[in-house]
Amino acid sequence: MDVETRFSLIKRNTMEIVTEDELRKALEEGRKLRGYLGFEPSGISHIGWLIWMYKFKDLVDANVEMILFAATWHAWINDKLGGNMELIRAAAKHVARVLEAIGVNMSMVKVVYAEELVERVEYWEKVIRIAKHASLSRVKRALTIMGRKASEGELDFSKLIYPLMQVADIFQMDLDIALGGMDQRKAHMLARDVAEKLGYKKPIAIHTPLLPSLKGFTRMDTQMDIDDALSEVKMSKSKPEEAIFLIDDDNAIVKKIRGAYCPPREVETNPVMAIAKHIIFAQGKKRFVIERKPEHGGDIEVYSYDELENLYRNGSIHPLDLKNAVANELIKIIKPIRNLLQNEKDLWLDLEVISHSVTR
Ligand SMILES: Nc1ncnc2c1ncn2[C@@H]1O[C@H](COP(=O)(O)OP(=O)(O)OP(=O)(O)O)[C@@H](O)[C@H]1O
Ligand SMILES: N[C@@H](Cc1ccc(O)cc1)C(=O)O
Repeated sequence: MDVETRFSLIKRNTMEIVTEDELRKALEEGRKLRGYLGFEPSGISHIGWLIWMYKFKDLVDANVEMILFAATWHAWINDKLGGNMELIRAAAKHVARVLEAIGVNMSMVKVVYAEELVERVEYWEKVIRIAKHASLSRVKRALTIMGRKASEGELDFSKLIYPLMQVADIFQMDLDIALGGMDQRKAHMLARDVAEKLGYKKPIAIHTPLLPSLKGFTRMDTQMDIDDALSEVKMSKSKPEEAIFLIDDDNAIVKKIRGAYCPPREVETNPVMAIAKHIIFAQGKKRFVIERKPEHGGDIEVYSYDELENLYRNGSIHPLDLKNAVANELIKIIKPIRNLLQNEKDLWLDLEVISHSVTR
């Protein structure tokens, strides 16, 4: 694969790359690049996570050495799964299996648990060094990376150590690329700012879009601080009725999509259109059929998200027909993932316990 092909594969369906020039240069140098995605093992994966998972796959396919980082200590600090470390560790296991199910070549991926990092003294040295270069107000503002507001930093002091740890993770693993949803931006920017001062590699940050919850959002919400607004409206496992999980059965998927916010002709605030854009068409063009009775105009076939968006905006597609088509496609995507997880008895039992133990 030449540099341009690798670059466009990495770039597709991202919100931003900080910076594109740095990425292109790094690819041109021809050395092996190492990237990572960190997640809190704190519940069952939902379809919002598919967005970074597809990007993870693109990076592996573009020959980047990817690490899947299970941020167990971070989830514990963030009060996930009632602070039960055993459950947190168990919740990490299924994520690698989901990546496998969507076609990631896992023999090329390294899975690292936070335990491996925190047992080393140099890790804590990095945390302190980073703290020396970050003001308290900047660390507080960065709490959105853990789905909290700046004011929640007072809950207990460990919460303020979390952003410093996330930056230390990047340096400790000597990464060239940090991947995450847009809500992870503040950690990556802090890492970039302190890297030079501390003599570490300045990571290239790749940010993917955030999928809104099925409830959608009104334009009013966007009056808030942008990072607070994003974390408020994003699909989240702590709001199970507004999320679709990768273990949901076909009926649950149809029921949830049927109940989703889906204003006619409106695209920006519409979670059903967001699913079409960021999940169904994430990997490029494909055949997408909107089935309709002949008396309603008959079936419509589109091959790209842009075609779908044009038709929806001009009122050619009714919200219910869109919902049915999106539900059908989601079922096709989720079924093989669910089957793979269900076939592993112990894993499936753990997932059932975990889904009842989500605390936030
Ligand atoms: N709704 C979403 N859409 C797209 N990406 C998401 C969404 N929610 C989380 N992510 C991304 O998933 C990765 C792992 O996030 P994390 O482990 O913190 O999940 P989370 O933010 O706690 O999710 P949740 O809100 O579901 O508990 C991050 O890079 C984050 O940006
Ligand atoms: N802050 C991330 C999880 C994470 C933790 C540590 C990391 O190094 C990376 C990512 C999230 O909530 O989504």
